[in-house]
Amino acid sequence: MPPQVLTQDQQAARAYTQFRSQPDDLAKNVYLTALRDRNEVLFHRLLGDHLAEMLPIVYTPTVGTAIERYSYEYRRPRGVYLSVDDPDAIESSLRASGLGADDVDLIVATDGEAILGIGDWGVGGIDIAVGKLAVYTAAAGVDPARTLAVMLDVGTDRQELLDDPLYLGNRHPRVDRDRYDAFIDAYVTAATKLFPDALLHWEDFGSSNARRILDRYREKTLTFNDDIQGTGAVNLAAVLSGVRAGGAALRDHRVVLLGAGTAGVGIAEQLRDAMIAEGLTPREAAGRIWAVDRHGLLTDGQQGLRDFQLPFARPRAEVADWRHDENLGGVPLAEVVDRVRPSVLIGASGQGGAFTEDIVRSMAAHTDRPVILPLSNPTRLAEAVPADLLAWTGGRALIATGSPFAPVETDGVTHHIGQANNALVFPGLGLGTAVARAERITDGMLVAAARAIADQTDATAPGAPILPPIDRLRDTSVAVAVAVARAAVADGVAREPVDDTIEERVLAAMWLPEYPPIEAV
Ligand SMILES: NC(=O)c1ccc[n+]([C@@H]2O[C@H](COP(=O)([O-])OP(=O)(O)OC[C@H]3O[C@@H](n4cnc5c(N)ncnc54)[C@H](O)[C@@H]3O)[C@@H](O)[C@H]2O)c1
Ligand SMILES: O=C(O)C[C@H](O)C(=O)O
Ligand SMILES: [Mg+2]
Repeated sequence: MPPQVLTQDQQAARAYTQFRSQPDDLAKNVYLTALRDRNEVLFHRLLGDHLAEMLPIVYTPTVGTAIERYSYEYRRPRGVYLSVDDPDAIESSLRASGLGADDVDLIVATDGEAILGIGDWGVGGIDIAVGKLAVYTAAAGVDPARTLAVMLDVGTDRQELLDDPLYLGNRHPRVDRDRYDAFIDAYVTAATKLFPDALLHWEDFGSSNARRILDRYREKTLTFNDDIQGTGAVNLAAVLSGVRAGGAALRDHRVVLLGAGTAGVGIAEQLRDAMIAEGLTPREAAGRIWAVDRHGLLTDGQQGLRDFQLPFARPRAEVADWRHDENLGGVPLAEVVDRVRPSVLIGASGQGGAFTEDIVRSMAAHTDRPVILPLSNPTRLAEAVPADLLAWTGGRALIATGSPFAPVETDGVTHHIGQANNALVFPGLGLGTAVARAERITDGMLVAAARAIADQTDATAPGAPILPPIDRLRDTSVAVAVAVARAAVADGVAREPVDDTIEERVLAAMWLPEYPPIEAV
């Protein structure tokens, strides 16, 4: 070893310079990954100090590129790789982490089928689990030593990966449903047996699997689907904050949603439930939401509707004289917007540019402060970019996006763009759940998270974002954790009492990136 010992401050300054000297975002991601492998404390110190700059590197959008390049940029594994071809090894692989029953608070698992909006990337999907864990720690101080990333490798349907000699995952197509379900069940059984207090977080599963898994386990285990529930909650927060700035109650809004998949229907459900809480009947509340998918507006009797979409299918009679597009097989988004005159427009379709100028201008002609949320990730898949939305609406749009966007200047006002990313939800949700030792994640906990986030902003000032900024992510996560812990008690799922000291307890539970004292022996 060289003789000088530097302080953590000095090490962080050096690492930051090295980070800045990397030629592009992927190289920065590779640099930070290597730093994390070498010195996890320093990695988190750096990430915490430069959150707004580095989150887009370790997380969305660059994590998408890292996943696509996984088998090329691979240096060493991180996480636990479970194979559908070797289910007997599930338990021993989880045990190989060296962690005992009381040592794990959180496991983030993916099967890599629906990564962000970029689809099936097989084993490379592990990087989204690893990225989410970085956010849990950076945002909410979840102790990284008490977490696991898990890759559930069930094969891939991406031929390019199957043909690639460097591909590191199972080299066969995704397995059929029976084998898949048995494998998932074996994972849940082993994980809950070995780590009974861990929250099982599911990330980026294909839409039908995401739903089935959540429905199967949510009443039995401590479990959470980020794309359905986390996304639903952050969008509820964005809509609550946006409609508050616009002045009308949520129940009086009309919502059009493009992309009725995992995220889209998760959002629709939470908006519907929030409208019910404001006094609408379930039917009235669902009646305020128009969901458009790849074959146009969801309508009764449409071919190929998926179970979870059914509650949002519109009556056929309503659209009898609306323009149908034969090629599409239904009523297109533009027609829906013209007819419905929505005040809220949400995109979770993975279709970059789908909110065209005509569509946005049509919406903006009928509403004072249109709330527009192009949520799709990564950046190139956003349904519209903030600069265009502000130009097309004369600066009136209240916007939040899934990927980060720089502020936009229009007519002398600087518009800060909130990031409607579930990163505002899951870290605080995980922390609050651990502090309250909640046995389940309830709908009440998700609504509490959404309200806590909405309360962190005041979007009435010109140019103010409708969601709290990323550089305040830690404060936001504390507020979410406190609200979630209280809701866990209210819903009867907390095993720890929660009283006035809850905020102190949440703060005290947060891990900090400090070197432990080392004594010579
Ligand atoms: N901001 C966030 O926090 C957040 C969270 C989750 C997902 N997302 C993003 O949302 C997008 C969708 O993710 P998902 O997990 O719901 O995927 P998904 O595959 O479950 O859903 C996408 C849906 O869009 C539909 N679709 C495809 N082409 C379409 C078209 N041309 N017009 C209308 N609908 C179309 C599909 O049929 C599907 O139902 C992704 O880009 C993802 O990154 C963002
Ligand atoms: O990962 C993200 O950035 C958000 C979300 O979970 C997604 O799948 O896009
Ligand atoms: Mg996701």
